Amino acid sequence: MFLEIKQLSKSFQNDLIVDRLSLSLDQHRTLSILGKSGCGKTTLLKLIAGLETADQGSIRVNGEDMSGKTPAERKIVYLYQEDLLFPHLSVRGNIGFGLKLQKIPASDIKEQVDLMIQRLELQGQGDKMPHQLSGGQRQRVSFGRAIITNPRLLLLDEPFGSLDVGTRQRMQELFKELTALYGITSLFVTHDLKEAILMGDDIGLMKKGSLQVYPDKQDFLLDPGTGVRSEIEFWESLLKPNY
Ligand SMILES: Nc1ncnc2c1ncn2[C@@H]1O[C@H](COP(=O)(O)OP(=O)(O)OP(=O)(O)O)[C@@H](O)[C@H]1O
Repeated sequence: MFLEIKQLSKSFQNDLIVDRLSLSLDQHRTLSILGKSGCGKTTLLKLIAGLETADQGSIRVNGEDMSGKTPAERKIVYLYQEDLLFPHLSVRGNIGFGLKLQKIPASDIKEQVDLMIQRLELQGQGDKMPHQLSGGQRQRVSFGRAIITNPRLLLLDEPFGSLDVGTRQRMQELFKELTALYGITSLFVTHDLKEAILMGDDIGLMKKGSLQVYPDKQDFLLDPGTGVRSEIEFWESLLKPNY
C-alpha cells in the first residue's frame, strides 16, 4: 500500500476529532472523502500533511514513517479552496516556484512551466499577476503549481467549492486528466456527492472522526446512509406527473 494510516487519533481540548482512523490507498489512485461539516476531514488532511501532530497512530507513505517529519520533508502537497497565490509573482512565476526551490535549471523550468500553462489552458495568461485572473483561472494556477512538483501525495480540501457549476465541471475534468498524466495519488475532500463519485476511484464517508471506505462504488451508492438514494428519490419525485 502506498498510503497506510493506522489507528490515527487527534483531540483538540478534550474533543476527539479523529478517532482511531485507519485507511490504505494504492499509488495513482484518488480517494474521495465525504462527510458533514465538522466531522474532522480537514484535520485528517492536516495530520497527513504534517500541519498538525497526531496524538496516536501512524502514517506511512511508500513504507516511510511520517512521524517527526516536517511538511516539506513529507513531499505532500495540501491544497485548499482559497489557496493563495504569491501576489507579487506572475502566473509563470507561481507555477514555477516549487521547481525553482528545487534548484532546477532555468531552461528546464521554462519548458515545464510552458507545458503546464498549455495543459491548464492558460495560454497567453502567463505574464498576468494573480489579481488580474478570474477565480477559476487562479484555481487552475494553484492546481498547476501543486502538480508540477510531482508531489507523492496530493491532498485536496474542497478545492472547487467556490467555483460556478460550469467552471467546476471543467476543473473536475482537468483534475482527472492531469492526475492521470502525472500519476498523482490523492485524497479529495468534498461536500458534493456527485463530485465525490466523479473524482474518486474509491469513496469514503467520514463520521465523527471515523472513516468508512467502501469496497466499491456500488456499495456506496446502495448504502442508505450516504444520501445517494434520497437524492435519486428527490429527482424522481420531480419527474412524476402533476408535480
Ligand atoms: N486547531 C484547532 N483547535 C481547536 N479545535 C479545532 C482545531 N481545528 C479543528 N478544530 C475542531 O475540530 C472539528 C473538526 O474540524 P475540521 O476542520 O477537521 O472539520 P471538517 O470536517 O473539515 O469540516 P468542514 O467540512 O466544515 O470544513 C471542529 O469542531 C473544529 O472546531
